[in-house]
Amino acid sequence: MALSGKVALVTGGSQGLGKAFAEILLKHGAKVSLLDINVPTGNKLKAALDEEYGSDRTCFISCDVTSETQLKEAFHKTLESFGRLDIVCNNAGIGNESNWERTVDINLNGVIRGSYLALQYMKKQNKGQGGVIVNIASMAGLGPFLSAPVYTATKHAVVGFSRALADASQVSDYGVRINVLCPSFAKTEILETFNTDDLMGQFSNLRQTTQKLLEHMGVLDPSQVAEHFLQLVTDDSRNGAVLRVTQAGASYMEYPKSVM
Ligand SMILES: NC(=O)C1=CN([C@@H]2O[C@H](COP(=O)(O)OP(=O)(O)OC[C@H]3O[C@@H](n4cnc5c(N)ncnc54)[C@H](O)[C@@H]3O)[C@@H](O)[C@H]2O)C=CC1
Ligand SMILES: CC/C=C\CC(=O)/C=C/C=C\C=C\C=C\[C@@H](O)[C@@H](O)C/C=C\CCC(=O)O
Repeated sequence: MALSGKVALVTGGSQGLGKAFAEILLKHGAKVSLLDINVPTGNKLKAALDEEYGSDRTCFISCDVTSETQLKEAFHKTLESFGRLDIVCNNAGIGNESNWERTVDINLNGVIRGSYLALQYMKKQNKGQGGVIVNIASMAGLGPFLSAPVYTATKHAVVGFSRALADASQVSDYGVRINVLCPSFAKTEILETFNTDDLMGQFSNLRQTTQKLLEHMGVLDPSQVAEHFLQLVTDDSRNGAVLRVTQAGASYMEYPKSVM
């Protein structure tokens, strides 16, 4: 997929990885709708991006992915502003093992809501022009992250949901590809989770173990992760792909072939 003139929607787009994804899409000629609950940071980012790319290339929409109504409205506003939709990145996520219901509602239910709305707007059968969905999981979607069992569960679920949806989309001839990105640690605010007892819940005793894992794996710059995100967006041959990104490099996960 060539990005010039294409329109993307990124949830959790105010900062961190979402910001890096928006920047790489803009650099390659796309327009981007940024959705987030962090309104001051989102507005600041929109102003900075306007300086660099022009005010017609981005919009910021206050949107909580736990609200079906707000998310629907944000998709509608994006279409109204830019006239089309080609790329959806379900990126918003938190690490909160204490309020684990909220973690499930954002990290998993938010991705499901965003993916179903994306299909509704992009599938060929609904006057859409096809497109691509990239769901952001984590290395914790591929193996256990022991200090964060609920976070791990949501990310495994994002991988499973996205792979099943990719097959369903292909068999239904929707013209929409669905891929998953699984980064290791990246330098963003979510890493503060490990310094916050309230968020670590009953596993704050495992802080040292997490710190050792982090030191062992290293910390990626968001721009490195964004390069691999771009691959999942632009490579038209990839559907149902799960791309693991670490300091040592990136590789596609191999699974047994689905029996449909
Ligand atoms: N930074 C890391 O080490 C890794 C992060 N990830 C995933 O990447 C995604 C992005 O996280 P980061 O940029 O790292 O963290 P971050 O904390 O910098 O950014 C997350 C963004 O999501 C927004 N957000 C939170 N709840 C929301 C809601 N209900 N509705 C809309 N927006 C909401 C936040 O306001 C924030 O702007 C998450 O899904 C995270 O699980 C995956 C692997 C590694
Ligand atoms: C609470 C949220 C904080 C940070 C965000 C985040 O998602 C960070 C994740 C970083 C690393 C997670 C690593 C987990 C690793 C283990 O489960 C490994 O056993 C993974 C195992 C296999 C993966 C496949 C492979 O590498 O071959």
